[in-house]
Amino acid sequence: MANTLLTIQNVNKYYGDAHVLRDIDLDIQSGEFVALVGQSGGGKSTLLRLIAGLEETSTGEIAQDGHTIDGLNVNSRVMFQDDRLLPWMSVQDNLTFGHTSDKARLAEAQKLLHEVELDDFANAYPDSLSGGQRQRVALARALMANPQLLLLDEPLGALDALTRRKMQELILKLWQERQMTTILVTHDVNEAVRMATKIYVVRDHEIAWSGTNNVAYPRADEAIAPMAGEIMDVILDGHVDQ
Ligand SMILES: Nc1ncnc2c1ncn2[C@@H]1O[C@H](COP(=O)(O)OP(=O)(O)OP(=O)(O)O)[C@@H](O)[C@H]1O
Repeated sequence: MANTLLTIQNVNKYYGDAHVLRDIDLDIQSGEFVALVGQSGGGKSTLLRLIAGLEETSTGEIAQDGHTIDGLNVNSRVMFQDDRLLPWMSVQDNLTFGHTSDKARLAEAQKLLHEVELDDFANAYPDSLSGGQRQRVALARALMANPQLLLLDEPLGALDALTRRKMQELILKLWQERQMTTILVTHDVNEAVRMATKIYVVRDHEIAWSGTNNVAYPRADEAIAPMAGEIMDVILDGHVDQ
């Protein structure tokens, strides 16, 4: 039976007078692949930042594995749209943070670079890589130390369509192999339905809809179309057309 990893209870977030998250209540199970979708400004990234402990809730509580998140959530890693690689460090050093004499860390970095198909780029510098390669390095870096929770904040938004599809497949492969709980924020409804086992629509600062997707991977376009259509109705109209 699945265990609950993350409990989000009655969470509200204000920026001044702006109420950007209202009474969010949700449980995320261990090993789930969750997608948060919805119109821009709805509060998806804010929710992700609260889970990462990069910001504090105004009211309510978020707990991971029974522990309230208070300060940086050290059992999670975040990957953003911009890769945030350190330009003065090689790819390998970006993963090990320069601790190349730490044999275990170096071995983990090399293993991850192999998994993201960048074995030959360990000594390259970020500026010499393509956008897709840089995001693969960022993904490998996020997986160093095997985080319990992987938080993806629109990480594929700046990639071309083909590279984006390949990255989706790579993330799914690593998620399946490592069984890490993953939360993806995305504008792309098809991406959400293609990848996630559980999808939440954030609309007007609330959870407006949730659905479970148990279709086997890889998911063909025809297999994702019905749920994607339903979600688009919720995002645009706030209700499902009958
Ligand atoms: N640090 C901040 N200070 C003030 N307002 C903020 C701050 N961060 C976010 N907001 C506001 O909170 C609201 C929610 O923003 P958030 O980035 O969470 O939305 P989102 O659904 O992720 O949007 P997008 O898909 O465009 O990233 C927006 O109105 C935004 O302007």
